[in-house]
Amino acid sequence: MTTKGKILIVEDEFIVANDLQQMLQRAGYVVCGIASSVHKARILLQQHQPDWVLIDIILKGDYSGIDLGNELMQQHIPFLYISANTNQRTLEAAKLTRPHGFLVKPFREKDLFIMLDIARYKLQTEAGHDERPGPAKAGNIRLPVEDAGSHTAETLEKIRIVAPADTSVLITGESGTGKELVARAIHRLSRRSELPMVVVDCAALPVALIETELFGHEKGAFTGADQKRIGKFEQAHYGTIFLDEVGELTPDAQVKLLRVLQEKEVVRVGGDVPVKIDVRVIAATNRQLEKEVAEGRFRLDLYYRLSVFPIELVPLRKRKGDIPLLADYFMKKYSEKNKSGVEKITESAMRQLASYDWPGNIRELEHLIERHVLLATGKEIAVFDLPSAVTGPGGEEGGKLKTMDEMERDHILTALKASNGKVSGPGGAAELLGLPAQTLYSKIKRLGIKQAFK
Ligand SMILES: Nc1ncnc2c1ncn2[C@@H]1O[C@H](COP(=O)(O)OP(=O)(O)OP(=O)(O)O)[C@@H](O)[C@H]1O
Repeated sequence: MTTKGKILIVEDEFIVANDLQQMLQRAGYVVCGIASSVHKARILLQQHQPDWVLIDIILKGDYSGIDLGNELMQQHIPFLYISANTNQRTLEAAKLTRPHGFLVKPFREKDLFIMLDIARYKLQTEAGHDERPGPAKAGNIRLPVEDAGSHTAETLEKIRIVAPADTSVLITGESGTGKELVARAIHRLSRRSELPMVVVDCAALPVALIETELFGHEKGAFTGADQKRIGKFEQAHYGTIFLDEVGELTPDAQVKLLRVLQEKEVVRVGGDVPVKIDVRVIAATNRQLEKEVAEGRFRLDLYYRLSVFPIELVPLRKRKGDIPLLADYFMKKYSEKNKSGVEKITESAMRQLASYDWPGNIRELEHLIERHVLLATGKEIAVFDLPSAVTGPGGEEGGKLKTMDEMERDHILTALKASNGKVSGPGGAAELLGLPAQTLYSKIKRLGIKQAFK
């Protein structure tokens, strides 16, 4: 077996440290020492110069694992934390030391190696030791922008790294930033691509149905359960499950999900026999999960399980450099599809796109371009019909500033116009604006738009 690197273990529980040592040695790592305190770790670091340090956060003595993490960060020595459930303050402090990974106890041998593999990949790419030539290309993924340095290129790179690793991925980003698209790309490039990716929209499930939907139920489990039902996890066996809007799960469902991830088995509602499953989990959310954790709505241990490899998708307004390429891609796509003969977006129309804020992100851009390709009479799109209130500086009209309510009202009306009055569902105004339909309905009511629009 080839040597993968020298590792120093910092762990004060002898049995845990010993287990770790054996696991690592079996996988071809050299364990150059076990330190039971930060003080001992410092000595062993001097003596052995390890490639990696695995640190338990809670250690006996004056210094914690995070203190050591701080020192290692300054010395540019890569390290990973291993810890049991910790509180939010510790998590925040740990994050500031920029670890290359974080593993929650108890974990499986496999989780440890996946995390180390990913950490090695990350280190290589950070150091620019990546051997592949040219811009990022991720198999046959249809993401249009592949310019080195663009946000999309970085995302493709992450997809390429994580796809074969079989590890959990957490994709975060506002609505319409492409989370599902990224999940599909990961699945397609993984060894599970022959099997389906089962999609669960956690936000769309009524609370009462979440558990049966995810884990299934036995016949007679509750009134009305006259058939056995196979849950989404079982359906995804050997494939991938995509948990969209995972931040919406109830505390009960979170506990059960955590159990599934730890034990790799599900128990159907009303049943007592666990069913083994082999599923890769990709989760997505447009909430800030760390904030949800801090405020007690999302379990920290589940957060760590899910976010072994996080992919953050930046809102379009913060990466305007990607707009021309995306716009061009959508223009060509819809022009070909509709045989409309549109070949170009003029420079001034592009400038218009760049000055807009894109609350609905890429989805909104895609819909806008599709609409204009259909409406175009010539070979060019020369002007875009964008919500005017937000394109001008502060929505000024005839020297008088509009109130926020007026701007919001205009913006919603433009979206309703674009969606032909449809509020919810695919292509609806809520989707265009990147808002939950319920929120939009209440805004419409509050701003008295309904009558005006009808
Ligand atoms: N890089 C990209 N290239 C081409 N199309 C993209 C890209 N990113 C997103 N899209 C398109 O934008 C639309 C929205 O993407 P997607 O549904 O993946 O977003 P999402 O973040 O999952 O949204 P939500 O949170 O509302 O579910 C889709 O039609 C998708 O094909």
